This record gives sequence, structure tokens and C-alpha cells, in this order.
Amino acid sequence: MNVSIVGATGYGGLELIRLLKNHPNMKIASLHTSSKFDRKISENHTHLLHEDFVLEEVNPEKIADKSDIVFLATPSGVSAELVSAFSQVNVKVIDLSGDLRLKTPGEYEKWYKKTAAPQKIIDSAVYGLSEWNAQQIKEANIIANPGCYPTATLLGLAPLFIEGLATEDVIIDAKSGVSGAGKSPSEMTHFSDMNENFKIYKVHEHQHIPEIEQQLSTWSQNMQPITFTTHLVPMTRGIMATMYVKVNKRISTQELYDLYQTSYNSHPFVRIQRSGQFPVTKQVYGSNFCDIGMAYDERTGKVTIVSVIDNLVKGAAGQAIQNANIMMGLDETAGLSTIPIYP
Ligand SMILES: NC(=O)C1=CN([C@@H]2O[C@H](COP(=O)(O)OP(=O)(O)OC[C@H]3O[C@@H](n4cnc5c(N)ncnc54)[C@H](OP(=O)(O)O)[C@@H]3O)[C@@H](O)[C@H]2O)C=CC1
Ligand SMILES: CC(=O)N[C@@H](CCC(=O)OP(=O)(O)O)C(=O)O
Repeated sequence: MNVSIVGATGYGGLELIRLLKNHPNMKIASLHTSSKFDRKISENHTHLLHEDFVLEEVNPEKIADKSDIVFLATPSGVSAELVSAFSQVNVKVIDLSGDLRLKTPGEYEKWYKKTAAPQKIIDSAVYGLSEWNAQQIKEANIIANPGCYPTATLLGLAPLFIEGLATEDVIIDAKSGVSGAGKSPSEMTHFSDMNENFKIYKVHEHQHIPEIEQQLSTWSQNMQPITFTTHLVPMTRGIMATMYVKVNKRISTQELYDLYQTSYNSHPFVRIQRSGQFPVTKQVYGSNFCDIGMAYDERTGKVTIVSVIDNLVKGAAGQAIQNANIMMGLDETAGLSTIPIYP
């Protein structure tokens, strides 16, 4: 089947190209951006030196003529505008931005400070947390691919919430590599400001707070606001979310491990660390894995959970392809079974 990528020159789009190159059932039919039309993608991205793709402008009808699926790897605000046109032609949409994730347009406008997509489109978009929403993803025409931090966080919290063990006291302390901020340089990501530095940012105002709360509230009736902080660390890729959850009964670390193993044993991209051990970001680098470790603290009655992903793969392009596989009835691992890059 054929696919097109809008936003192909961005970090998420380039990662889609890298992964789709080895996909056994999907072929890239066209690449699109808002600039550099008719130029080869390799002109600016020399790692693609021998790839012949020529960049095109965005024309939904022409894209639908060529492709079965379009990936929108565009900044927030863009797909809210584009998606209506795509919904009127015969093509499935996977949106990597935050535009279609929040079910209430007012919430989107409050956190993203942009105009929301039409309610009808938001209603029809399925939240693409692959491991927990596969049934709906199979039937969807529009997927809202989860954010990078929410992917790591929600996969790490799901078993505790679904099992009814979590209480209202949830703290999520998350860190990201700089590619999470996209390709445009800014003061925050400038090398000399970033190198040998460690920064907290968007305190109490990160746009992923409502996304995480929205999904947690589908698993738990008495959801309370979460504490969620984000940090930028001097590495290119990788997210680590360290989570602290007060549980409503004593549970051993071995029992927790058994719960997580059972929850994820049919999900090839979630790997549970040996009991009492914790993952590092490098063990998932360049791969679609989410690795999780956890332990119970007898002194506080809290569980510490650590979840790591590559923000550009499981946090963006990889999960988008996993969702495309599920939507199209393919093996969910198709094109994604690469081993992480190490060292
Ligand atoms: N980076 C990450 O780790 C993650 C990103 N995301 C989300 O995925 C989306 C893409 O992120 P990322 O790749 O990092 O962003 P980048 O800023 O790196 O890339 C954005 C891309 O969108 C294109 N673009 C911008 N405006 C338009 C437009 N009006 N029409 C068509 N194309 C347009 C740009 O093209 P050009 O400049 O060539 O015109 C560029 O190719 C964002 O919404 C982001 O929040 C989600 C999870 C993780
Ligand atoms: C390191 C870094 O800056 N990361 C970005 C993640 C952006 C993102 O993925 O945002 P949406 O998917 O919600 O558009 C951030 O914290 O805003």
C-alpha cells in the first residue's frame, strides 16, 4: 500500500522515511512540506543522499489519488486546518501533532493557544495509544497519534490504573532529549545553552497534562489532577518518565512485576525490566520499544515506575506506523522490528 508524508522535512517526518524504507507492505508515494517544492529532499538532508524523493506542496486530492494513508507530521495548528480537507477525500489520516488528541476543543485552545479542529473531526479521531486502543484503531479513519511524553507515561501507568491500585496522588517527572522540540532552532535548544545543562520547562503549563489526564480518566473513575514536570537534557533522542504513585494496598515488587508482565505479554513493543531493575534511555534508542521498570517503596507506600522510549520512534513515527499497521490489518510489528542502536 502507498503512503504520503506531510511535514517530511521535520524530525518526525524524516523518522517516518527512515522506518518506512524497510516496511514490507508500505511504500512512500510522496513527500510534502510548506516550502522547498520541487527540490530533492537530499539537498538539505544529506543522510538521504541516494534517495530520489522530490518535495511537493500539500494537495489533499492528489495525495488521496496516490496514497491509502497520509501521515501529518506538522506543527500543532497545521493539521487542525488540513484534516478537514483530508476527511473529504478517500485517505486515512494519522496525525502526529496534538491537534486531535483532546476531545474538548476548549481544552485544546486553553493549552495549545491555537484554534481547535472542528468538533466533528475531533469526535471521529481515535486516540492511537496502540497497546490499549487497538480495537478502535482498527476501525478508525483518523488517528490522533499520542504525544511523546504521554506515550511513555501512559504505558507506564496503565496497569496500576486499570487494576484499580492507583490512588489520586500521582507525580510524573519527565525528561526529554532535544529532538523532542523539533528541527527549528531556539534559544532553549541552542547548543551552548543546552550542552552540559539540564532545564525544567513549561512548569504547570505543559500541553501534555490534559492529554495524560484524559486517558487516565478512561481507566479510573476518581481521577485527580496530576503533577507533571518536563525537563530538557543534553542528548538528542530519548524520554525517561519517572512516576511516583501512592497505591491503595501493600504490594511487593515481584507482584508488580507479575502484573506488568501479564498486562504486556502480548504486546511486543513493551518490555518489562527484570524485577526491581530500571531501564535507561539508551536501551531503546532508534527503536519502537517502551521499556518499563518498577519497585514498591515499603516506607512511603508508593510505587516508583520508570518508562523509557525514543521520542521520535515510539513517541512519534514508530507508533504512527504501528497504528497504520493495526488500521490496515497488518502485523503490528511490520517495518518496526529493528533492534535499538547500541552503543
Ligand atoms: N519531535 C518529537 O519528538 C515529536 C513530535 N511530535 C509532534 O509531531 C509534529 C512534528 O514534529 P517535528 O517533526 O518534531 O517538527 P519539525 O518542526 O521538526 O517539522 C515540522 C514539519 O512540518 C512542516 N510544515 C510546517 N508547516 C507546514 C504547513 N503549513 N503545511 C505543510 N507542512 C508544514 C515543515 O516543513 P518545512 O519547514 O520544510 O516547510 C516540517 O517538515 C509536531 O506536531 C510535534 O508536536 C509528536 C511526538 C514527538
Ligand atoms: C523537548 C520538547 O520540547 N518537547 C516538546 C514535545 C512536543 C510535542 O510532542 O508536542 P505535541 O505533540 O503536543 O504537539 C514539548 O515539550 O513541548
